[in-house]
Amino acid sequence: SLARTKAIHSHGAPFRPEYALKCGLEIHTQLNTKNKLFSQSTNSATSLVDAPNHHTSYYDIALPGTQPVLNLEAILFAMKLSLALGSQVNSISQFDRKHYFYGDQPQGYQLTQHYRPFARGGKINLSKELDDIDESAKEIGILQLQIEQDTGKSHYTETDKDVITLVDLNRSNVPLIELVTKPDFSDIKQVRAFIKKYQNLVRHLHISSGDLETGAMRVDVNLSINEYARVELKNLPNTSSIINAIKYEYQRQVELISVGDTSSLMEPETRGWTGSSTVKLRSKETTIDYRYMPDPELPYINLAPDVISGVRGLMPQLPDDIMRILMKKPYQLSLKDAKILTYNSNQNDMYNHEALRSYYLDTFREFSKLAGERSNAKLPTNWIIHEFLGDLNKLQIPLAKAKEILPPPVFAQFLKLLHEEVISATSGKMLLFHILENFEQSNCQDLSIPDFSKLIEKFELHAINQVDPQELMDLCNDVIAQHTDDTFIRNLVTGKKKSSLKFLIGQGMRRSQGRIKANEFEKKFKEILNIQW
Ligand SMILES: Nc1ncnc2c1ncn2[C@@H]1O[C@H](COP(=O)(O)OP(=O)(O)OP(=O)(O)O)[C@@H](O)[C@H]1O
Ligand SMILES: [Mg+2]
Ligand SMILES: [Mg+2]
Repeated sequence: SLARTKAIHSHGAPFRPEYALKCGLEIHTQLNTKNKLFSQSTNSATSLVDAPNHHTSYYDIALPGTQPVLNLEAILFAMKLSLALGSQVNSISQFDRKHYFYGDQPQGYQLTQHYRPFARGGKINLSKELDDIDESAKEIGILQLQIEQDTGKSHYTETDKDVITLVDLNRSNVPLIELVTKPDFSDIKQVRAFIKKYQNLVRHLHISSGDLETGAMRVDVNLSINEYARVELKNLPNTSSIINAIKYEYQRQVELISVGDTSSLMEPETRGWTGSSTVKLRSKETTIDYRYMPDPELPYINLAPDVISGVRGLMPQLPDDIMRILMKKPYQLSLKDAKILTYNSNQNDMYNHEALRSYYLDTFREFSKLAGERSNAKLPTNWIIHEFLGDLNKLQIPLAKAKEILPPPVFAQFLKLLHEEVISATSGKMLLFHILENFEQSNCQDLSIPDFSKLIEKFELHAINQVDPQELMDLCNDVIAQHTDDTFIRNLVTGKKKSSLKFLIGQGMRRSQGRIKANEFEKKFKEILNIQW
């Protein structure tokens, strides 16, 4: 088996059409509600560093006699997610007890929605255009969404004599949504794209951090090949584990099938991921009987129709729609740039995608007003998404702060200077960086809006449209003097090497710090060297 492990890794995992892969996902997502699902404790999902058992109430630690009280914010969050996925929200849903015994589960059961889930149906559409999958479009259906409680956490520490289990109940009773997809995935790219998209959706809706690393989002993979029984893969802490576990398990099953050793694939089993291989955790015979039963203490969730339509009215525009708008006229962003404005890398991102997008859109609008309808759409894109964002990153200035000295109308003024070639791009970069650096050095205290014309004057940044002929001549001669190498100049004069001319022009522009444009240098160099081509 060790030999086989090695073979799988050295060969990677080629997918073979005669072994059709079928995958379905179960995704648990912690909701970042203020309080826990059935108690008033603060929700530890929203704070990362905490003393153990700090966010706990009598209910969370399951003291006898305590009773659950449903947190309505969790219902609101679940409803937003259901609507965003196009799922049918059930007007009546109910909580059931799922019984099993474990130290981090002091109630002896978990409250979940087994018989009557919160919502059914819905889908996520993947496309080649937006999600980098192989097919032009792929629909992943959703079976259901259910609300449930998270469990506590067990920590195992080894001493000289024993292994000690410590129980932390901060996570106990944190609200979760379990999303169950149909087994619609037929390759890994689709799985990767779905997880990304779903993760971005929960962040977009502000209902979860969506982070895999902290366990705020946890993915179980169900996988089968050619109608053999499904294997469920658990303990997949991040995207690469998910992908590698699928590759490994696919390859393992393909090898069993290809040698006719399929007895182990007749019954479903659950396997864990060790980091390099999957190992059997339990088979169907040892499946836990959870003895599901409706919780007798909690009433049904009975939603009035106007509640659902009311929440529908609160829904924000969804990421795919935003992406499509950004990629069309007048913005015409590339997929990559549109994603920068639509996808959050995480919730505490200094450059939160939403804030950046509205900054971009506002600036774009202001700039169009200043520069007219035929203004260059590339300017706001390049200068905000690339230059400005790059500067903020370098200087570690949060967007919210930078916005105070460069509000959209002011940034639009700056773009207009570039558009009208009052300053060159090189000068623009210097100017922008200077403004932000000064602001950062004043500890983000200097909230005065920059006076561009003063700064342009001060740093002599005016693009020289009326080039001083003497200065140009001197610069060109200087550059040539540094490259008097015979062949270099001869090649130039005979027109053998056009790239040499480009090189000289580049040198000249550098010396003039971009104030004199390339075509001026080109003319002058040709004139001095008597080049005709
Ligand atoms: N033949 C199959 N191949 C791959 N995946 C499958 C197949 N049949 C079902 N699935 C997937 O298995 C998952 C079943 O999840 P579900 O939550 O309904 O049940 P479960 O895994 O038995 O329960 P639990 O929540 O206790 O893990 C779904 O994601 C579904 O798409
Ligand atoms: Mg499940
Ligand atoms: Mg499962």
